Amino acid sequence: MTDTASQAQFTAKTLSEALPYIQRYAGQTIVVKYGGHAMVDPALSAGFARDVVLLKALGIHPVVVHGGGPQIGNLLEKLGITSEFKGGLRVTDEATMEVVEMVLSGPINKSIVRAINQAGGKAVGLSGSDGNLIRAEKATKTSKDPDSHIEQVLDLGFVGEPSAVDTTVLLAMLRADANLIPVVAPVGVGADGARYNINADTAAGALAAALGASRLLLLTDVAGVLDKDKKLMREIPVADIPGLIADGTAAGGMIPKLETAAHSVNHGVGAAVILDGRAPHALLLELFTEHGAGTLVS
Ligand SMILES: Nc1ncnc2c1ncn2[C@@H]1O[C@H](COP(=O)(O)OP(=O)(O)O)[C@@H](O)[C@H]1O
Ligand SMILES: CC(=O)N[C@@H](CCC(=O)OP(=O)(O)O)C(=O)O
Repeated sequence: MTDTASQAQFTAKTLSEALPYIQRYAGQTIVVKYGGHAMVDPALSAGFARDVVLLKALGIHPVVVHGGGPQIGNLLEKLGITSEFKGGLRVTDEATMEVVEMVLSGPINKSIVRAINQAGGKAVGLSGSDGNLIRAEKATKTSKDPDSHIEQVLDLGFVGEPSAVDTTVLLAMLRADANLIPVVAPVGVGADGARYNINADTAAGALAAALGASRLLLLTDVAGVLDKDKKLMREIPVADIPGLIADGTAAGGMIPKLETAAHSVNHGVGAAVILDGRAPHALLLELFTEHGAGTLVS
């Protein structure tokens, strides 16, 4: 066989092997969180957009929720606004909130929408404020003082936690006759109309639970959750998550990922996976092959 013929044979075999997975997910909703770190390489971003369009073409309903933490950080720095994180969440005052909404609902959201449309899909960008998609309330987080071990309440400003999700707008977009791909920026709206900065993983988990998604895929810039010896943890039972956070195995940005994975699985999502968005076609590998990459939370 020539190289070309064997390559074609391999492609056909791969497609054929994907059939049971395609059948399993057809008609299901998959929420994909696209992290700010995972979107820095233009070739990877184009590949991601193509993969999302492929899912849609196979009769699966992808809903993209994006982050943009590094991009928000860059603009804040240019503007001379200092920013700090507590427990993986950005402390958000009014000036920071202005930049967060500008970056997330502006260039980031639109560049993902354009990339998906460029790949032949029909993406529509919206934020958690549109159609009251994500109602939020001020986040109430606590942390333990490392010296005194006393639990302290953190004031994170306009950081929000989802309090209710109204899926009307998403369900309208996912109807077969609309065939749209929603791309959601994680800015929620409070009961008083105030806007809230929601961690994108948390927003994705809330949408996955409200939509009864079969998978929540969190694409990030590490292979998955690493243990104390920096080895990839292939599977984590939900019950182990509080311990991993408490003993410091999971820190920073990994905390909201694991918390949202636990929340979504406890609220009916089939499984959550934290996986490496830097790997080409991470989505396809996870969904359509036996060798799911990353860390499975179930
Ligand atoms: N146990 C862990 N395993 C893997 N990454 C971890 C762990 N604990 C903390 N992290 C950090 O979490 C980061 C991923 O979160 P984050 O920076 O918020 O990514 P994203 O922008 O994709 O949401 C990793 O790059 C790593 O620095
Ligand atoms: C409250 C909070 O921390 N909000 C995040 C929202 C963006 C985000 O989550 O982006 P990544 O997924 O790329 O980290 C922030 O301000 O950075």
